[in-house]
Amino acid sequence: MTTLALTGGRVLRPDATVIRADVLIDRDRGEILEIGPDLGGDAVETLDASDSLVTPGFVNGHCHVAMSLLRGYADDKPLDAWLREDIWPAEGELTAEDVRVGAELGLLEMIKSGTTAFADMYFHVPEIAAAVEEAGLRARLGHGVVTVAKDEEGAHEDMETSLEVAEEYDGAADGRISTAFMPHSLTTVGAEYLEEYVPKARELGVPIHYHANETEDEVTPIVEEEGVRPLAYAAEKGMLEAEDFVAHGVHVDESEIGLLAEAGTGVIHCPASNMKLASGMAPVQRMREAGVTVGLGTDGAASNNDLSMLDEARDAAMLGKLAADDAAAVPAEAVAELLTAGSADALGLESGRLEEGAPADLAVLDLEKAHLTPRHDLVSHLAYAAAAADVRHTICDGQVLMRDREVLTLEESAVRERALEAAEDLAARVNPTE
Ligand SMILES: CSC[C@H]1O[C@@H](n2cnc3c(O)ncnc32)[C@H](O)[C@@H]1O
Ligand SMILES: [Zn+2]
Repeated sequence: MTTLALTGGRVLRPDATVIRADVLIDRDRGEILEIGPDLGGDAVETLDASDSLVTPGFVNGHCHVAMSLLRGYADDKPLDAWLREDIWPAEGELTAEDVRVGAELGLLEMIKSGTTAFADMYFHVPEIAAAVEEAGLRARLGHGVVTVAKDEEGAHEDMETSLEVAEEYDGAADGRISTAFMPHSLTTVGAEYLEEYVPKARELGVPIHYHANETEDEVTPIVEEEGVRPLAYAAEKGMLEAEDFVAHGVHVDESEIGLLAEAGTGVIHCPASNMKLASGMAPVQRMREAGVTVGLGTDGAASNNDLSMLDEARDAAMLGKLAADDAAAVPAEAVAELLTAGSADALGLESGRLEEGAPADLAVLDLEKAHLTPRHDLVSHLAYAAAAADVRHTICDGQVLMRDREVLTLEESAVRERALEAAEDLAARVNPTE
């Protein structure tokens, strides 16, 4: 057995307490062996965690990682106009190679900001899976389907692709990749397609992930045409099961919160994207009080505009208080959970907790910073003060992905250069005269 020890750190436990301890990892099995004093002695490899906080690696519960290539491409519009006028035309020009390059850029940013697992909805999934395999993260991947504005044949093809991808890539990258069936949303996929393909996804045994109740514009047509709220409609279509998880859940009423809690369906809160697109404020405190599993996600870098889960954590705390009109809402301990175990549970991953036998997915944050001084409460720092650049080491599945801010699995400058070039070419293809 080859072991890795993180020594001298302060370790965030699942009950939101912090203890001084070492962490011993079985690199071959990718598991935490032990958490306790003086475990560094016989380890094959050691990582210094002194003056550092050792936390579970952050779990980004909803992303479109390749959209990193579209960061700053179109800002300051609401969701519908942003997608239709800017994003979808640009995505129409994206090649498989662009998606690979954009995914590598996003994965680089994730590693540098302590994220070890994420859920992703996009197209050209084989390229994203290859990038994940290379970068060393854990991911639940899926092909996003939109049927509106497609003819019947095109819509069926897209649905079939989502099923095929879910089947083919489940368990890839030595089990680090799992999959889901991913209809884009309840308004962009026709009812007849959901009725035909949701049962097929169930047969495959993969979860279903989709955008839900992100804006009022997504709620009204369903209420008008179907006579029920969107999540009741989703339940009718068989898309509200314990293994499923939805992104956003901004405009949910009490009946829908009840449905989510009863079904065990997870909600991934994306506060930065919701604020930037002015979509609204998700009732995170109310959902948590009702027993809904809530996680945290960045959404894509084009609506965020970064992939830092620590930024997202602070946004969730701040927006949660504003939404509830209560400074006690979404406190630091809740944010620590959203960032780690909350997202992991929603995605059906075992990670998100530092305990013996858990997957060895960790982030180590350097506390020797002015903005992290003094150290009254390290959970408070995690929620309110820490930033991506404080992440010192990132470990996933027992492998060191970043050591002392040097990313070991991707070549940072080459990834950035390829992304700069691909983004420039893309913009020239979309707007040839500019
Ligand atoms: C069909 S693949 C996924 C699809 O989703 C688009 N997208 C990115 N951000 C959002 C968002 O906040 N709400 C809805 N859809 C979003 C992305 O551009 C892809 O086209
Ligand atoms: Zn999204």
